[in-house]
Amino acid sequence: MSSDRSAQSAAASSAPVWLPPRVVVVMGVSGSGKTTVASGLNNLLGWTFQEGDGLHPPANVEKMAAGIPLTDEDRWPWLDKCRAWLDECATSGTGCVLSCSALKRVYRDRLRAGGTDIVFLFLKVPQDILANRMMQRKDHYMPPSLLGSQLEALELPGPDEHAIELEMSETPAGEVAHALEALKADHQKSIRKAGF
Ligand SMILES: Nc1ncnc2c1ncn2[C@@H]1O[C@H](COP(=O)(O)OP(=O)(O)O)[C@@H](O)[C@H]1O
Ligand SMILES: O=C(O)[C@H](O)[C@@H](O)[C@H](O)[C@H](O)COP(=O)(O)O
Repeated sequence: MSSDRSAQSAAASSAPVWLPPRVVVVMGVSGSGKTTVASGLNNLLGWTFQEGDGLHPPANVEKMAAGIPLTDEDRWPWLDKCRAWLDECATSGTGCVLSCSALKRVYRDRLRAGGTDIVFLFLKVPQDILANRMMQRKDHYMPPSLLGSQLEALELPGPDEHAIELEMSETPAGEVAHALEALKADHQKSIRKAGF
């Protein structure tokens, strides 16, 4: 069985899973599958889920809906809200997962500014697939015309960031299973690093 197939059947079982609580951000451009993966992890792990889009001020949503890319200035207040949510989860010890584009390094630094150890799950998807997904998605304010600016803004996470690039799957369930496997592997790595 391919790793993708076995991952899919793992997710298909949808049995609740236990992992030590972590603060997770699912990142990537529009259409990369952030909401799919973050809500899927929420279903499997029971961790608190926040849709990053839900924290955008209405003016940002109106701008994107009008086909105008956001600027850094537009994004700072939104990122601060995201950070406050992440820090609150870290303080309460709740496992949590936020879907948030976090396109640039400075944006991720802003999310980390409160000192919370955030695991970023990065969804890297080829442009043609992204364009197709955005065109198929009818009930969303984000127009496919903004894909180019999203990809231009994207800065790949560096090796010094706590970021994991997920293996792409052809199905949403497969993608969620890859995310779960990545978090499990990250946990094992942290145990080894701590010398246990
Ligand atoms: N691995 C996948 N395979 C096929 N379709 C997917 C996959 N992940 C997400 N999708 C679909 O692509 C679209 C965009 O996904 P979504 O989770 O809304 O992305 P984002 O939150 O990053 O904009 C949705 O219609 C979703 O069902
Ligand atoms: O930083 C940004 O420009 C936005 O956060 C953007 O990346 C995000 O993708 C939109 O809010 C659309 O929402 P979806 O990501 O759900 O398509």
